[in-house]
Amino acid sequence: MAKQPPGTGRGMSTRLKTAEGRSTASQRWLTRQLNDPYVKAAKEQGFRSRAAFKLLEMDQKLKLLKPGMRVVDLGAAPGGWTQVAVAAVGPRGQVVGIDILPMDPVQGATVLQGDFTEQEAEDRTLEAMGGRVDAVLSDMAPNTTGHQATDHLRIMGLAEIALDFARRVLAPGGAFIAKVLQGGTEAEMLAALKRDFAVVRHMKPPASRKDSAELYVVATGFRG
Ligand SMILES: C[S@@+](CC[C@H](N)C(=O)[O-])C[C@H]1O[C@@H](n2cnc3c(N)ncnc32)[C@H](O)[C@@H]1O
Repeated sequence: MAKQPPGTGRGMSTRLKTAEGRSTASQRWLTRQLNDPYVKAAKEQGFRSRAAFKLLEMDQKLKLLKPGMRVVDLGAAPGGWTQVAVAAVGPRGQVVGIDILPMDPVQGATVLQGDFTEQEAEDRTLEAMGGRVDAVLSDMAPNTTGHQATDHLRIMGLAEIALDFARRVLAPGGAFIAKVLQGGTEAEMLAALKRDFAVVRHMKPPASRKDSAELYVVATGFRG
């Protein structure tokens, strides 16, 4: 079983600076990577991304993924969530991951490349699944523009597309997890979720950076 990385804030930390003592954006990024226990743990445990721990932590808390389940992973690259899903559903289960970016194969999963805002990508995902699914996961996030309102709209747009898809393909009792932004889910989306699912929660797993506005909506018990 995957191990949780130890807490932050202990031990030695590295800080990269220019000769003048300031740090550039890329140095700050690299500093954060070097000091991030989740980056280290992902490398040690063979996960392709630190993001894998976000799904692991949510799943450990809610026990969402079970052996034999059929799972779709939207915005799957580089593949951390796909790896976690494959391990959880086991050989009797099925996992299809799709991303707009190319992604290396993950053993035990079907990996597709496509823009999920386009119907064709959705059709190919459905074809690969071959029927109804038990969980739709979406960690989709567009490249940030730096303009807060635009970024908010774009990420929520992807979450809505994921929810539309989930409502069409989930089997009764199915689960939906999607990345949203703090401030929670828009009223209209929340109303749709509450109508179609027995339980709707928001979660900020410990692996999600505190300074990020990212949050996950977790809806279970699809009414079908
Ligand atoms: C935070 S990353 C996902 C990380 C992944 N869950 C993991 O564990 O490795 C977000 C992903 O969403 C993908 N994405 C963004 N827009 C998309 C779209 N329209 N269709 C498919 N994937 C998209 C990005 O290419 C990116 O790989």
